[in-house]
Amino acid sequence: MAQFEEVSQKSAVHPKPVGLVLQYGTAGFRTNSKQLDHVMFRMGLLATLRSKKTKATIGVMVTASHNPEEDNGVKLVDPMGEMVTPAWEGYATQLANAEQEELLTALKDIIERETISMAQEASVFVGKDTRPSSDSLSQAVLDGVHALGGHNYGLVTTPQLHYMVCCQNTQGRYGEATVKGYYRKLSQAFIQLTKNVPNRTDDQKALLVDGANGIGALKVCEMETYLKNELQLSLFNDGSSGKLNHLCGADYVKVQQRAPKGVEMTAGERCCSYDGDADRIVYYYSGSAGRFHLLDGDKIATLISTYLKELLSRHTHSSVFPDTHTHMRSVLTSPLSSQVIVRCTKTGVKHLHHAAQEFDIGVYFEANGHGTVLFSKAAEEKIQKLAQDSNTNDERRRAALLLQNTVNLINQTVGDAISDMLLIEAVLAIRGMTVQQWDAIYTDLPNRQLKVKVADRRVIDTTDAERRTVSPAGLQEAIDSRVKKYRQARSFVRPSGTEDVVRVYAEADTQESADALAHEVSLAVYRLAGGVGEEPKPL
Ligand SMILES: CC(=O)N[C@H]1[C@@H](OP(=O)(O)O)O[C@H](CO)[C@@H](O)[C@@H]1O
Ligand SMILES: [Mg+2]
Repeated sequence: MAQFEEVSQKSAVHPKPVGLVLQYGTAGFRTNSKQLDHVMFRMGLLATLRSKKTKATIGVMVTASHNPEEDNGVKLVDPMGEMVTPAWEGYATQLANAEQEELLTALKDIIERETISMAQEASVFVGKDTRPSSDSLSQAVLDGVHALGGHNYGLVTTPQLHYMVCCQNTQGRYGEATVKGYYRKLSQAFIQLTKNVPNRTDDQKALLVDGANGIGALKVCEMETYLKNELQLSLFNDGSSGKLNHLCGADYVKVQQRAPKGVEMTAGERCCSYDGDADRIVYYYSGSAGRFHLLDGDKIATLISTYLKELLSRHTHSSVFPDTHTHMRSVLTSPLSSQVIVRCTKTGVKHLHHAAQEFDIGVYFEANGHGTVLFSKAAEEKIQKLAQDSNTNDERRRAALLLQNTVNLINQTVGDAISDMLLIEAVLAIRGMTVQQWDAIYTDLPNRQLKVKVADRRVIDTTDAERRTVSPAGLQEAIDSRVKKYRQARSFVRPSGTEDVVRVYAEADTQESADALAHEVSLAVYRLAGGVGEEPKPL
């Protein structure tokens, strides 16, 4: 077939380095950008097949999120804006690793297994972040998308691409499939939510934003005029001079537990940081005596779920609403468990997202600040009805209207730094809360996150939502015995899904204890799981 000949010819322009093996990980392929040209081309091909299979628009995002600027990556977005299914992750890995002369066979194999009709039209949306390599790599994707209907959105945040894919596949019911449509939908909802808040001062409207020198900075600037001064942003690390994610951004702030470079914050001011593709956000402020206070994904989930819970409780007579459900990776000393059901899943948005879909309202956040809220169709319809019902009393109607605008403000396809930021700002305004009051909802235990290099991280196998290890032998016992030495302590170990490292997390009653425990557990990993390089040193 002519189509396959074209694939053959074009793939020669994007040759695979012989022997290179890459894995479709938690967030797609991610590695040094120099190794990715062939992967991009092939993901263009695969997206086209996925589109033919689902008879819907598929997204391809070129980004390596919070990783260093030299890295890049690619992931596929399914029709409703969600992550691609596990079977297709497997196809992605096969296709990426097929040697040059095996490519056509690998492609035909997928077509056969999925009984794909090649006559079906395809539509693929491609987006990219601001990395220097993203230009040519997204071009390689487009080369692979040789079908008609390939649409290049150019520079967009990851969540904007997810959003537009969903809009396109719901014939506009979720919104208009353009970046402007995204700005309009979110800003209108934000203005509606905040317009009746009494005495909102300029101080309350002010927010410092660290754009991680990435795409989020560009896009939040574009959005500002739509917000009509209802939010007054001071933008730092806007990409005009600094390097992407370097000493700034959500991951740096979360892991280092310190303010990013270049943000001039005064005591008590609210600040937030995005990551490199703007699908994560964390908040922070400087307290008395200059102490740094972090409000991570756990705190964000708490703020949002208590807000939703309160709005829903005004509707207790319309008992269609069950409890709000929160899904978090690491629940610390949060009081949430007594109010809402908390569930833990394996790391990775796809796991959280699917768990959240099981409920009427599911709030999910990773501690790193990636998260969103999902509403079931039934819940959305109910909210809409209540908001329009002239028989409900004022109090309940007001709550329903707030809920309705809250739904519109949230990007339900995936975690979204811009949408989450607007939601948090609206919730703080509506509840009349300062950042300190938000922080005081519960107290985090001191904690530490470390990485350990091992020869093959797959030797570590886990269970119980990655909270316990089952192999290598003796590791869990080693962790348990070390945890016992400290007060209020916990520690988890798991292989990373995005980097060639093992992650170690520890918490305890003091920072010194958390640091010491993290170090001891790192040593156990190093010794029992084949550590390479230097032994982990105390902090
Ligand atoms: C500690 C941490 O932040 N881990 C991140 C990171 O995964 P690792 O498996 O830890 O490399 O990237 C994932 C994808 O973005 C995200 O889901 C996850 O939470
Ligand atoms: Mg990201």
